[in-house]
Amino acid sequence: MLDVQIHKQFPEFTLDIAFSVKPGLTGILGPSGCGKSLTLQALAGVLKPDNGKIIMDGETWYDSQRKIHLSPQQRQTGYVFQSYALFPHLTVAENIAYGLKGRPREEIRSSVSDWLDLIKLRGFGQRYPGQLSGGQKQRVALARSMITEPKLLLLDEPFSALDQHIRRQLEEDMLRLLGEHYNGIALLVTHNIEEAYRLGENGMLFSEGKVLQQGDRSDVLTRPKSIAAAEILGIENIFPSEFLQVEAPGALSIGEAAFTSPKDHASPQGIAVHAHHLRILRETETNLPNQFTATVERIIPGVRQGMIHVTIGGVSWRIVAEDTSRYQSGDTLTIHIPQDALIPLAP
Ligand SMILES: Nc1ncnc2c1ncn2[C@@H]1O[C@H](COP(=O)(O)OP(=O)(O)OP(=O)(O)O)[C@@H](O)[C@H]1O
Repeated sequence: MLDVQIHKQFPEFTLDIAFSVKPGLTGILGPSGCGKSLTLQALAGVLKPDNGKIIMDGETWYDSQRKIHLSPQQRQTGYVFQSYALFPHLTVAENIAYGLKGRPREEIRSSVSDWLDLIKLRGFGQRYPGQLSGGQKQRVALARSMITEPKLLLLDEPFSALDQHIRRQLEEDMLRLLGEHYNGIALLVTHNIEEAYRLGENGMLFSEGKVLQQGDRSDVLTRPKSIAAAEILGIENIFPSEFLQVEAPGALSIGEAAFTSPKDHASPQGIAVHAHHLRILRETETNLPNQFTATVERIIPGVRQGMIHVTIGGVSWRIVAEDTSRYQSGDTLTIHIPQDALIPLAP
């Protein structure tokens, strides 16, 4: 278990972070400049907070009151960055072995050989980082950080410099390596919600130096609790309070469209609805609750799926559609919005 509560004041930014995470991988999402990298730096011990605590498995890494601040070497975290922070003048094998200094020679040789196999780079041990592709460099960086069996693995956008195909491959390799060879806590900073979902059992949302929401990935990454969280997740339909009229428990209007909503919604300050939860009905399907007439405003085609902008009850909505070529602006559609798709938000 990692318990973090840290505060650091910069001239123009306040970092005020508190969270607890369990072993396994937690994906951290948040807009640019919200304090994700600073948080990882504080955990690694390269940035000293002004006050707070960092407790890893009962061991105090930082405690401002007790004046404890373990050095990066004492914490022995693994750290993988977006840019390949390998030592260019060391071979791949020497890079991987870096954290094992002082161990018996034979143990180092055999451990490095195992890791070269695990990252599918057998035969590459004597090459230099400059002779590797981006994906290969990141696999070496991962091996270098995991070989010491750190309690905490910090992954700061490790895929972002890679193209789509290599990125998916490296993600799969990382899932396999973490699943089979790692029992500690891993924190993965990413801008990609799908990546956070695929890789992490848990999720955390950061905004303006604070943790907005944390917990199980399907709650955090699909059921935001606030408007700010819904925006970070890129939920396509977000309606703040000025669009809403809550008539009674289980009945609310968005614009002029009257919805049946879950009865336990305690007067929401906003509503979010994923665009893929709206369904375009065929003519034969009728009389469902929360069924509305919509007018198509705009069509944005896509490779796998496109987006249709429609007006429902005087308000603009977005709908995911597999085949946008079937629609054109001005069309009238019948749309079903299941009541469970309405996510209540705090401000
Ligand atoms: N050493 C520093 N001194 C002062 N301000 C800093 C320092 N390092 C970062 N900041 C500021 O703190 C804020 C958070 O930075 P941080 O690098 O943690 O963002 P981030 O969430 O990792 O962003 P990105 O996703 O763009 O990498 C930014 O506004 C940044 O300009």
